[in-house]
Amino acid sequence: MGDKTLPDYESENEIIELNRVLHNAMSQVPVGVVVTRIGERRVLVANSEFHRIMGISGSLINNTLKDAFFDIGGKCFYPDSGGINEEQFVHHLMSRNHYIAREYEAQIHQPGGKQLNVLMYSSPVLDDKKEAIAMVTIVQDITRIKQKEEAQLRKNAHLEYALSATVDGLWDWDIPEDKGFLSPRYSEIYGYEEGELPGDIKKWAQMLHPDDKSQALKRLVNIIKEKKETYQSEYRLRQKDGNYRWIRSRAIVTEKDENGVPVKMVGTHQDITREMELKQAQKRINQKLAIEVKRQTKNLETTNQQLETILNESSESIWVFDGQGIVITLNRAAEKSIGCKAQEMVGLSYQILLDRGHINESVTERVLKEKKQISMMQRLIKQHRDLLITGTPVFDDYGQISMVIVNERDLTQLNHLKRELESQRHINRRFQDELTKLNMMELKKQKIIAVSGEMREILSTALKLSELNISNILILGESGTGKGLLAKFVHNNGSRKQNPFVQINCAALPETLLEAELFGYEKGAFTGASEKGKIGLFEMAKGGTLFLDEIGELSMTVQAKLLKSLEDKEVMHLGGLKPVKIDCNIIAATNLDLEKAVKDGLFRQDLYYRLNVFTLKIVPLRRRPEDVMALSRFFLEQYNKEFDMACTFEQLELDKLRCYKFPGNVRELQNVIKKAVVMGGANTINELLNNKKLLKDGIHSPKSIPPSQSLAQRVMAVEREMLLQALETCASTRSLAAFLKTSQTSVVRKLRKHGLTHHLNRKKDD
Ligand SMILES: Nc1ncnc2c1ncn2[C@@H]1O[C@H](COP(=O)(O)OP(=O)(O)OP(=O)(O)O)[C@@H](O)[C@H]1O
Repeated sequence: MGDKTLPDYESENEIIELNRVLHNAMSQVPVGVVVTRIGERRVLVANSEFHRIMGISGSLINNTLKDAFFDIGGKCFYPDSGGINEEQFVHHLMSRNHYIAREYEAQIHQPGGKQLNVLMYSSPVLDDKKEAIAMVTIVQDITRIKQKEEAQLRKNAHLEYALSATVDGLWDWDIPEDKGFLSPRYSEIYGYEEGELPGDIKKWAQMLHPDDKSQALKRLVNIIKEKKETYQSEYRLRQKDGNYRWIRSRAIVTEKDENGVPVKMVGTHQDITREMELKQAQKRINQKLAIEVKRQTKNLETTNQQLETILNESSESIWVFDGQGIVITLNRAAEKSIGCKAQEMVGLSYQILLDRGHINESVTERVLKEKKQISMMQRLIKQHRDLLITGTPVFDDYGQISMVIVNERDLTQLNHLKRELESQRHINRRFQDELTKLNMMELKKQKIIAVSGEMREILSTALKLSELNISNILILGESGTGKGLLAKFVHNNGSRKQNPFVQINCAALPETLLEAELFGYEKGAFTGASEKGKIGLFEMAKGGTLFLDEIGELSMTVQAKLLKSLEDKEVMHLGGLKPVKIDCNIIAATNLDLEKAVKDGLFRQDLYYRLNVFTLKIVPLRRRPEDVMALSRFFLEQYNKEFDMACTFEQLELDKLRCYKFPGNVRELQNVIKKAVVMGGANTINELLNNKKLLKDGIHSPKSIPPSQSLAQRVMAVEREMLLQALETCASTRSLAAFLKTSQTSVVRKLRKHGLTHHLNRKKDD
């Protein structure tokens, strides 16, 4: 302040007036004003705002500055000049030499406890000599401004915190300047340090995936061109390590220029890589699913077509109803049967079929009511046809009927089929008869003569047993009736005919030898046994038939062993330890009355029962005279051929033969014919039949023996001749013994001595 600011006022009144004006002026300014005298440091003047700021109601006039500021005005006063204390401050401020104007920010702690922020401006008042005589201090209450500033700071701090906490990257962009702010999270998404990424559009464009670039740039340009408010796009941005991340970028325009062109934008980058990966995986799954669905649909279509074809090609009428009895479909046969097209029927209820008089009773109705399959007769009224009709319910997962399938069989057709079947059966019977005839013809080929009913029946039974592959058969019959022949016949007509037929005459061998033959033996099993051992006949007959002739002659020991073998289906070699499995059918034969033999204790009952399950009993020739003529012709032909002869029967002889009850057995008849043929046909059969002597002579007359031989040789020759002659009529050692009036043991011994044992077996083969 200089001269101009303090004019000279002459009168006291003027000074008073001036003082009042100054006071008024000071009281009206919106800042606190205080003037203090330098030196005494007393307050000269302070306006009301200063009082308000300081929180003082009484007058401050004549108080010292110290009082005013520190004792009266507040307890603490800290100038922002850097921590000087109150004494230093006052000294600093009030020193006469110190008259530089200064500005401070400070805090006022009012006596009531209220706290204010103030901006203080202190300036010295200089006298004419430029010495400071007073100090003017202007104090402005800036508490509210300060509060606002602090609030803004806090807000900024929150924003910063929010920015760092959000998972999305934030950006703002000054479009004309091409400058952007990128949040730390933004940089982090792409693997950059905070501040490492520049916020310009060029860098962003460089980071765009080549496939997404044109699209993303186009959208951004459109915002500006089309003056849009918002923006959203999805694209890939390259990370620092070269990998790409999928981003969903959203932005809003925050500022536009006077032409409405966007100049500022803020937005977010949301990392949607995981979401996109899931989306793509989902897409792949969906694509696969779509392919699978397409395939299944195609399959279903094919299946449907197939089902439709099956349905339509079926000769039976088929109807399908739903759970309410409404027609879903029907096949062609059903269309034909009812005389209506499927499209006329589909959607109709069974009730309408009844009402329209197509049918007299509905199986569907009954199936829906009774919930089970039902078959019944139904009359097609209009067609006058009777049908056998079956309704079948189809249940869903809840046990409710979802469909009823009805199929109809036209009984007219069934009857037709029945008739056809009948005629087919008739044809079959004829074929069977033909077959039997053929079989009989086959029998003839096998040289079994069977003209009599008895013999034919036996053969027929034998044939059945062969076909059934019965494993045990017993053949009974007198000696020479054809038991051996029948056994072969059974074998040759069975499934085992390709396999061996092994036979043994049980009467021809002594017990031990028979055992060895039947069951086989191990080496050294007994004296005279073969070095290597031998397999038994049971094993030799593997897969075929073992014929045990003269079974009634078996000793009790062998019977027991035989029974065990039959039951266990295995044999034990003599001297052996391990049983051997057997697989052959057994045919046993005897001319003995086995039942009597059982009673007499000569034959085991259990073996008898075992053998007697299937029995063929051959009737003696004398009880079937019809066969005599046929057999005679058969043998005549056979021996004519064998001896190159041409013997014939005369008609008279044939008549005789037809009813001739030949007293002997077949073998004897065979021998008679043989002798007649051998004798050159000089005698007719008639003579033979009447001349028993020939028969006897034929058998008994020994051939002439040369007289040069010794007695022993001649005895041997006679013995051999007699055995040979006896062998022609006898097939067992027992019958030989009876014929030659000697013991059975002697016969066996003599047959062996002359090497004729095999004759017994050979006779079987004749
Ligand atoms: N029906 C027949 N047709 C043709 N030949 C037969 C007939 N019956 C028996 N023969 C013949 O009679 C002979 C005796 O038959 P076979 O040896 O089979 O009788 P067998 O009952 O076993 O006698 P044996 O009880 O003495 O052992 C054989 O040459 C056989 O060919």
